[in-house]
Amino acid sequence: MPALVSTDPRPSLVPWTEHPVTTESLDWAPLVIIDLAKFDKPNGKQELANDLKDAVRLWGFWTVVGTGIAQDQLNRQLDIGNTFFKQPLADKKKVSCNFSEGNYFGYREPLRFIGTSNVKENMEMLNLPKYTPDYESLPRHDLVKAYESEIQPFHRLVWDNVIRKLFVLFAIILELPEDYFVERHQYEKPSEDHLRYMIYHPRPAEEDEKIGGQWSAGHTDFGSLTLLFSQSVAGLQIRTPSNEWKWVKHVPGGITCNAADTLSFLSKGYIKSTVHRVVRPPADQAKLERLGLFYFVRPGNDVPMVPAPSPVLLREGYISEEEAKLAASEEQSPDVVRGFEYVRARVKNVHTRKSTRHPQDNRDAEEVFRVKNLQIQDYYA
Ligand SMILES: O=C(O)CCC(=O)C(=O)O
Ligand SMILES: [Fe+2]
Repeated sequence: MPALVSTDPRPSLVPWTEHPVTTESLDWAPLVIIDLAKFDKPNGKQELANDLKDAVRLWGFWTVVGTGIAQDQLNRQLDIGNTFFKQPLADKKKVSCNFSEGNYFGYREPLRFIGTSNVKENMEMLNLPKYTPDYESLPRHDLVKAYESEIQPFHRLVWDNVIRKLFVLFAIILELPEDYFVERHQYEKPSEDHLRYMIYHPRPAEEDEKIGGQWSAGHTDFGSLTLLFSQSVAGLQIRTPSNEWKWVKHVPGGITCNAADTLSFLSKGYIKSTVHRVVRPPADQAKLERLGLFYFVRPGNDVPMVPAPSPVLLREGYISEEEAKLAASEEQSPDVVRGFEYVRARVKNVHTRKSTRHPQDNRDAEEVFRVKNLQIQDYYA
């Protein structure tokens, strides 16, 4: 007789159902599509590097397809994320981000108000560190432990199938040894990398009006690279090279990728850390929950934030011969800023603010964030 009751001892998952795409024609960003299925074909890497070159230098955003990550695997991750957020707050808070240390691992509760308004943040997230011996002793939620046999291989698969390949392409673009960036972002070595489940809860229109429809203020990401598994609810916008906001379009099965601050440091700004934000979705999607799955790639904890000795950077004037020599000597210096120091300082700076920025609050538009010699424009206005 077939069993009527599931014998799976794990808590059952609340399935996530993908919403239909918007029927509105929005001003979409023309993002290049990189088909990673070509990567291992003869001359494939070179062709892809060529296709990616302008995207990394000018746009900082692109989409990858052909990742070899099956839709079923992705759906399971979305189901796990959906189930996690539906748990009681007390359970979610059992492992929380410790922002006083710039530690982003764990659950982040939406607590802050937008500017001086009475409107609160509308997103929650859960960040899971890598499954390597360095993070074995960190606390994890019961649900995450229960589904570890699926989360762990997925975490690693994203790195192997997508991240490693993108780092090879960046090295080819910059005429560096192919493993230059891979070495600085290895899965096995300690870093602040995390897989993220994130959900935005829709706001009533009158609340959104008070805060200019902003769901996440304009910002650059803190690490090296961000992967966003493409989702059907529009909301993400990027600032184009001509400083216009354009929407990111859903590419089923694709991953929207963007370069972030530390990769920009390692390339002296050649690879662009692009400003982006999240806004209230178009009318036909504005009442939907928006669940996202991400992988945030951070530099290795010990990786010095110095420009790569790239012939392209020298030729195109991003670095001088002297700077290249200085960078080589700084690599070993105890004073040089390394991956962990930068990322922790940035997380702490952003997430210990009492409120998030209001879009009309231009007060701090020119503010910069600094760690020793490194600085980036803080675009939270
Ligand atoms: O939700 C999104 O589409 C983007 C979120 C984002 O930019 C971030 O979490 O850094
Ligand atoms: Fe972001």
